[in-house]
Amino acid sequence: MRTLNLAWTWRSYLTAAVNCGRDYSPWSAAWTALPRRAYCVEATLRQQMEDLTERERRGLDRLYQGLLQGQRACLAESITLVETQHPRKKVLAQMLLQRVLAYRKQQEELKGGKPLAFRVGLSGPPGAGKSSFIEVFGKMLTGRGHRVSVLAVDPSSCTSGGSLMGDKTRMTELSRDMNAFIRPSPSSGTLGGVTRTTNEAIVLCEGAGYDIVLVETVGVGQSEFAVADMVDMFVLLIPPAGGDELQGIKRGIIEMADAVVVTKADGELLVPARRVQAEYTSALKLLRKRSSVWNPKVMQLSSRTGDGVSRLWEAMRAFREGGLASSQLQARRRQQQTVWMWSLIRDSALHLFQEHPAVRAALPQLQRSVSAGDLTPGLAADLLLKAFTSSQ
Ligand SMILES: Nc1nc2c(ncn2[C@@H]2O[C@H](COP(=O)(O)OP(=O)(O)OP(=O)(O)O)[C@@H](O)[C@H]2O)c(=O)[nH]1
Repeated sequence: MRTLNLAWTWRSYLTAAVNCGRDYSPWSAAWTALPRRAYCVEATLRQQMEDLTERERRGLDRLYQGLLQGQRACLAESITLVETQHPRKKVLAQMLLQRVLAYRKQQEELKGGKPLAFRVGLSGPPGAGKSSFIEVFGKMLTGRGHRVSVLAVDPSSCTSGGSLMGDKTRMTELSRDMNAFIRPSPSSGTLGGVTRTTNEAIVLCEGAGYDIVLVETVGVGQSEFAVADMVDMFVLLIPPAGGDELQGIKRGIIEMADAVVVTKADGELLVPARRVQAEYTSALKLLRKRSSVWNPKVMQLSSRTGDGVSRLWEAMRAFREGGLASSQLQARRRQQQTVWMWSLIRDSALHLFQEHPAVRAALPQLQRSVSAGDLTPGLAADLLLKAFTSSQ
């Protein structure tokens, strides 16, 4: 039974959100020494709280308590809230997240600073066997007492509204498992937006007590890099068929992989699977090591027969234990938090810039001149930035 912090009030949310463990109450010494910027954080949070209507406050309380009790419906509703484009709901989503984040931090401190959940990214080309693997792997994990959530990042659903990862019902057995939670990719928005909401959905899943979070993506565009930046361990799934050397998998993404898994190693595909495994083993030897405590592994498995699935889990556990013992895993998470913040800033700054009336007015003419070769891109960019900054 998980400990529920039912006595948590909005006041403690505010304090926990800002304090990060120190006493910043207005009468404390730390408060007086607090930089002005931090005071603004407090003021902003206080203002947001005061602005809540009674209905909003009750709604957020219900979601928060339901989430902590591990109710799947509340988790689903909370993720929908962070995915919303509605400006008011966006504020509510951030308040909920801040509260869950503070709760998570408190729980982590009780566990000696150990992260509550293990985040694993799974990427691979369409048809690599990702969903079949997650089905078998997820069932194995829930069978061993874990609670597993599966989030998806599908870049095709962002650009075309179509879906590379398939609209078919995936992972049917796992989706019926009470200890599993499966969330498809948001079906609209930019990759940046989807990345943001997936990062936030991970926090919510952890708050809801899922100790293993799997983030699945298809190996297209930049989505793999985005997912590699939000997980503790990044695993590349490669099908044995194809024959082309390394099957055109981007070199950059192989460098990000903590493990490469050759799927469908059964029946007639066993021999090609061994060949692909050997190819990747040699390729990885040539790459720069990402960690001083871990050598990326190349393994093979079959979701059909189950061979190799628990071997992979043993390797994942070894990766996690090594990362925690050396503090590299915690360091990676800290760095990811900053990367995430900067990517949010980039997205918002670009949006502000593109929507600025002076930029919108000047853009079409300048863009035409640049494509016609009459104006250098550098000068056009300078003019647009000037239009933006001079009318702030
Ligand atoms: N022989 C064999 N076939 C497999 C195995 N795993 C998956 N397949 C087959 O490979 C095909 C693709 O599997 P999926 O699990 O749907 O692959 P995916 O990567 O999730 O594909 P998308 O949903 O398109 O992204 C299906 O026809 C599966 O039956 C396996 O372990 N062995």
